[in-house]
Amino acid sequence: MTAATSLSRNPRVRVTDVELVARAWHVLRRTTFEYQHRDGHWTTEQRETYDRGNGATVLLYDLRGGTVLLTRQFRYPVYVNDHPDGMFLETAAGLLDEDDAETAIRREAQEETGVRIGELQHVFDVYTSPGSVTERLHCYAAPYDPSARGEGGGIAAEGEDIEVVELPFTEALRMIGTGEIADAKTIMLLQWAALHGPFRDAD
Ligand SMILES: Nc1nc2c(ncn2[C@@H]2O[C@H](COP(=O)(O)OP(=O)(O)O[C@H]3O[C@H](CO)[C@@H](O)[C@H](O)[C@@H]3O)[C@@H](O)[C@H]2O)c(=O)[nH]1
Ligand SMILES: [Mg+2]
Repeated sequence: MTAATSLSRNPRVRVTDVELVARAWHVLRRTTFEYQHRDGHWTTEQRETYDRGNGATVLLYDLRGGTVLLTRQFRYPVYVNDHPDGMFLETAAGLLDEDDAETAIRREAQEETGVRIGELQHVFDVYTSPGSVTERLHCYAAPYDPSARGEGGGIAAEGEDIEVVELPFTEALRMIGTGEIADAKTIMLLQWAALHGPFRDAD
């Protein structure tokens, strides 16, 4: 279960049943709850939630070179939903597993991009798909040194095959407009970097 807090903290919500629908790679539950509408009347609702735990992601940037370091890998869920080839460009990311978010993102950045993160800035936490997926994604930014980067590539034994892609920051922003970058967390972090983050003063 993802929840770390009690489900009775909102007096307008009374959970009456939680049914396990499927426990496979991730967990699908169907929850029945009574919900009090704004006008005061109560109805009974059911919602399915897809629980795959929480995740963390990091925007790796090099201000001197004006670049960001992204990953490209095949993502079947986007391929099956009309992405041209499923080869998806994203900030390094991963599930927390048993770790706290900071530990997890340091581990994932190293595995996926070969970058050993030093200074790490927490940017925001977001719910990625609030109508159906429980995941809360912890978003970070960190500088990287292009000359001190290991190999990355992900864990082959887990079926990962991750290409590390270094892009000029301006090019990455342009690729949001063309649809070449279409991943929500990546778009949010790139736009944050332009508005409030490390590239806010760049031309
Ligand atoms: N066998 C099997 N492997 C799976 C399945 N689903 C995922 N995997 C594997 O599980 C591993 C998960 O790798 P992580 O790096 O921990 O996670 P991620 O897939 O990069 O990212 C997840 O977290 C991100 C941040 O929260 C999310 O953005 C992303 O959608 C995903 O949930 C990958 O090797 C992936 O191929 C599955 O159904 N079956
Ligand atoms: Mg990953």
